[in-house]
Amino acid sequence: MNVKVQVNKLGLYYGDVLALKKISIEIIENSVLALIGPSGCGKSTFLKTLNRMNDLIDSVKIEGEVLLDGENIYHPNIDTVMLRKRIGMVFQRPNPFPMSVYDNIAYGPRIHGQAKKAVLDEIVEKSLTGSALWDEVKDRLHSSAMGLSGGQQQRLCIARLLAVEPEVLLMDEPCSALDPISTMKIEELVTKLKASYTIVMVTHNMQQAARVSDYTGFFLSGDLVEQDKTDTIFTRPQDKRTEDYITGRFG
Ligand SMILES: Nc1ncnc2c1ncn2[C@@H]1O[C@H](COP(=O)(O)OP(=O)(O)OP(=O)(O)O)[C@@H](O)[C@H]1O
Repeated sequence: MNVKVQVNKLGLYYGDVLALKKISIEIIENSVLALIGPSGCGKSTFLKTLNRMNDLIDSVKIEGEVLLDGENIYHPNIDTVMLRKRIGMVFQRPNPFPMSVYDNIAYGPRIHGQAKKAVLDEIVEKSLTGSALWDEVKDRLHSSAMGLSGGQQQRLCIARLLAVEPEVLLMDEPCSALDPISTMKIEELVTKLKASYTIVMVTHNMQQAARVSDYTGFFLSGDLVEQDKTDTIFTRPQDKRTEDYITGRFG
């Protein structure tokens, strides 16, 4: 088991407010880590620290380190554009660009300098196949992505990430805006993708965490209270607060 991302005593302030308290966790390569916890406990904030999305907020101050393959992503020499290519993110609501399916996928490779049509064609097909969307859109590649269903749009957003060959996928409640069938497709996809990628997923859905993840971390008020194999968290949690939360007695 290889550690892909190692987080050491990561603290984050929004202004004077401490939102993450010395979080330490190892994220194992080719696994799915689910992050659970009540609203406002810091899950999304933590997820965004993994590819420095919080840097975009002025008031944010970060302490500690995040090592990607042993290298601190907060080192001043790190190129954040390259970092976000290696660690991509999918959001709660699918956010396709208002352009064709094809151009959505080709966008990232073009930005990174790929201009050859034959290569882009190949990337588009491979990425859409990888996100289990190819069969549904192969005849409408040049139609607007805005015409796809919500579930298809979310898989398009995943394909858009795959097109730039990331290593880690961050997913912030990727199914929260989707119906049960689209949710099932995304869950199947996540299970398939972990063979090639390392995945960190925030979810409010306990069953989803139990179904798709290998490891689970429970957050509460900016603390990572407990982290372990998902089976262990759901059957033998060590901390009473974790048990209360997963059994619905929280609060
Ligand atoms: N840009 C921001 N500026 C100031 N405070 C923020 C900002 N973003 C989040 N916070 C605060 O940080 C804390 C953690 O928020 P965060 O969104 O990470 O929680 P969460 O666990 O992902 O919640 P949810 O499950 O509701 O999405 C909250 O108290 C929130 O109000």
